[in-house]
Amino acid sequence: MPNTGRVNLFSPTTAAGTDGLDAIRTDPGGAVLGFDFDGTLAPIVDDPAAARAHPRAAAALARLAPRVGALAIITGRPAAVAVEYGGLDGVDGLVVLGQYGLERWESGALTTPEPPPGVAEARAKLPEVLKAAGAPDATYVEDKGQALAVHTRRCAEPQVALDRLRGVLEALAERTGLAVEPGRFVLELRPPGMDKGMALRRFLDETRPARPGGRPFPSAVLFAGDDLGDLAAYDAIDALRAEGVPGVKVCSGSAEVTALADRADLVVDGPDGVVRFLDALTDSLDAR
Ligand SMILES: O=P(O)(O)OC[C@H]1O[C@H](O[C@H]2O[C@H](CO)[C@@H](O)[C@H](O)[C@H]2O)[C@H](O)[C@@H](O)[C@@H]1O
Repeated sequence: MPNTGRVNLFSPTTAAGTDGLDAIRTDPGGAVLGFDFDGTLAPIVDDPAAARAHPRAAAALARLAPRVGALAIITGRPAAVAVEYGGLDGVDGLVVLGQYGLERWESGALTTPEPPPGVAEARAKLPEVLKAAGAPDATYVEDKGQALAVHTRRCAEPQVALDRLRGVLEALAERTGLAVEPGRFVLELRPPGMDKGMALRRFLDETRPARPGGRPFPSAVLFAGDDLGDLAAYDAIDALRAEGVPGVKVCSGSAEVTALADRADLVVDGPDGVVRFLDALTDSLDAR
């Protein structure tokens, strides 16, 4: 059933979500929590380069981090950009998986693969493709090294502009061996073969803390997101649940995207709601 309206921070609308939150609070040391960046920790703004995390996000993450098994940001941004825009370098133990999981940042060290040749080819062809398609002047290309994001938010009619460009960008992606990732008034050309669900699963595999008394790991998994690229992480949570791992899907709600709210266990009110959720979760762990 679709989730509508606001819910209390600890009142998931699904039984599975209630079980997932209970499992986090019962055994937080085994819990793994993942958060998207734009739209979840950072309010959406017109200029992608002007995005910054909610003023209390880094502090809320820093409070929560030592109380749980592992904490990750899983974002379409380059990892170093999310760290900078989020002020995340002071969050001890935080891992940032950037470019949908292709990059990993941890304790100031960044691992990033060579971009596939298709990215350079797409970069060279994109200006003429956009011009031929009649892209409005306000169309903005964000070059992320591993990917190219074509934004229409600043166009007079962002959805009309996006719809106009979809076909030519799909054709360019096919010619260059890239995938099209749709998002909030953006279409990204990026390397295929990785998504936020795969990134989350790999992060779980790579994070195997020694646990006293053979306690299970992960004890529970939570992911919070706002956009279509986050649905792959929701899929991963659903699959983990089917394997017996409690999970929670949190949606940072907006009027712009409804697809996540329809599948979430808990919908909060944008990045402000996410930060309040983080604080409430930490408070509840301290109150145990
Ligand atoms: O995975 P995320 O952390 O959610 O990143 C997804 C994309 O987010 C950014 O674009 C979005 O946020 C911008 C700033 O608020 C906004 O102007 C734009 O309309 C949104 O689509 C970012 O620019 C992309 O590189 C990310 O992949």
